Amino acid sequence: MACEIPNALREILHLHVGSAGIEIGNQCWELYCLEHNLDVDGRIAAEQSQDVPPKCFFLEWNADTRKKYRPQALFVDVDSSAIDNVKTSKYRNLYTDSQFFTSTDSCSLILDGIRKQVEVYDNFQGFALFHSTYGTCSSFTSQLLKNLTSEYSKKITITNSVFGSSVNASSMYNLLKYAHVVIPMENKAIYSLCKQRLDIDTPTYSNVNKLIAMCWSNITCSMRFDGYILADLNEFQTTLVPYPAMKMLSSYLLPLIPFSFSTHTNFISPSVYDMCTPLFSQPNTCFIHQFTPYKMTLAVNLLFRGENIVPKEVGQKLIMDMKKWWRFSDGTPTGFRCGINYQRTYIFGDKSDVALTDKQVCVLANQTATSKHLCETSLNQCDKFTKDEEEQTEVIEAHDYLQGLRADYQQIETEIIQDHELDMTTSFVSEN
Ligand SMILES: Nc1nc2c(ncn2[C@@H]2O[C@H](COP(=O)(O)OP(=O)(O)OP(=O)(O)O)[C@@H](O)[C@H]2O)c(=O)[nH]1
Repeated sequence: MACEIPNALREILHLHVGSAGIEIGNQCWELYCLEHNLDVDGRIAAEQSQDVPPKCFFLEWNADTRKKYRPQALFVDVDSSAIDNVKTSKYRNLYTDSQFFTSTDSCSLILDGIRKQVEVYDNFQGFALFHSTYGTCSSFTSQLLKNLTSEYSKKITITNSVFGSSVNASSMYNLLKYAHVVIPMENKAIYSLCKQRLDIDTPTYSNVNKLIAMCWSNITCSMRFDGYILADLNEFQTTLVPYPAMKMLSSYLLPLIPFSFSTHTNFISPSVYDMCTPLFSQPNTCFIHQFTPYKMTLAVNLLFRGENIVPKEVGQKLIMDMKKWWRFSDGTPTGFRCGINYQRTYIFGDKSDVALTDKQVCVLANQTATSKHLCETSLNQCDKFTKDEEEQTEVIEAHDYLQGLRADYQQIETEIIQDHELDMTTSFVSEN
């Protein structure tokens, strides 16, 4: 059933913190502008009627005689280099100066900025926080999350959390404590995906950030355009997070066809089944490292997008084959959902690493193995021997929490393996 709140009224404030959060944010807004037919300065690019005015992520305002749309976003960093990149980018006129903050000394300045944004909203749903789990801004991000939870206790916070070479265990702990839904993006896994699927020998942050933006564009597609599943921020929590502590969602995006395969006259049109096959038969489809062919799962949403998707193609055979590899815990009520959004797909024009296809599938899955892996990565970096007593107490708390969470995931995983009598030594195989 379609969401009852009109698309135009669902406001979500994006907070882009630290270099990773800002650079990824800049890519996301560029893609959103392309998708909503907006020019680099936020004006409607061509005079054509739009089915859905870009209001849910953009704020409408009048400049001269033509309407302009401004991203509902704030950018925060300790230094100005990433912010300067946005301010000198092609899309610099999309924003105003009041959207940028170059100090993280105190949260009060940014909280004031947030209040000013939120007070004009009609149906404010919550926050999308883009950040990294490491770096100078990570303790500021923890503070910010804590403040958002106390001041906006009824609103949802969903995060796009970059896992780079290191993880700060305390910031991971605070992230899991205060955010409602966490979508981790692991740089190492996305590098493999770039190398193995897109023929990029030495991927850079730019390649990674564009892929994350494409994934996020699919995740938010039904919020921005009329869609049937995940059209509302609350739905992420109600359908994908069966237990409040188990809030990490792995993301997948397909098809990933190198840009060099593009045809100049048309888009590539794989069948729905061919597009989805790598999800269950091949590695390097996920934005987090995958270690097992079987995916022990608490909940999955398959988000199909594109103009040429025939519902019956998303049918019995595909679902049956997927369910051989995606195994569910008997105790979770949410399970498996599919939705089609008929909004066309977009790429970053000539600078895209990915060829244009007429359809895409993005998967959000609450999986035990990947969440356990992230707990372990953070636990490995728990340094309990800091001198500062307050810091030490928090690290010990973080350590205990992450250890408990890892054990909970392990227990669910063991139950699924036993209930389904799975042979975990099986390698990836294509099923006919
Ligand atoms: N995907 C991605 N990761 C990034 C990017 N920039 C930095 N990172 C990763 O993010 C982590 C550091 O976080 P940043 O967001 O740079 O942190 P910061 O608070 O701005 O502070 P610095 O420590 O000064 O960089 C490192 O693990 C990097 O690998 C980026 O543009 N894209």
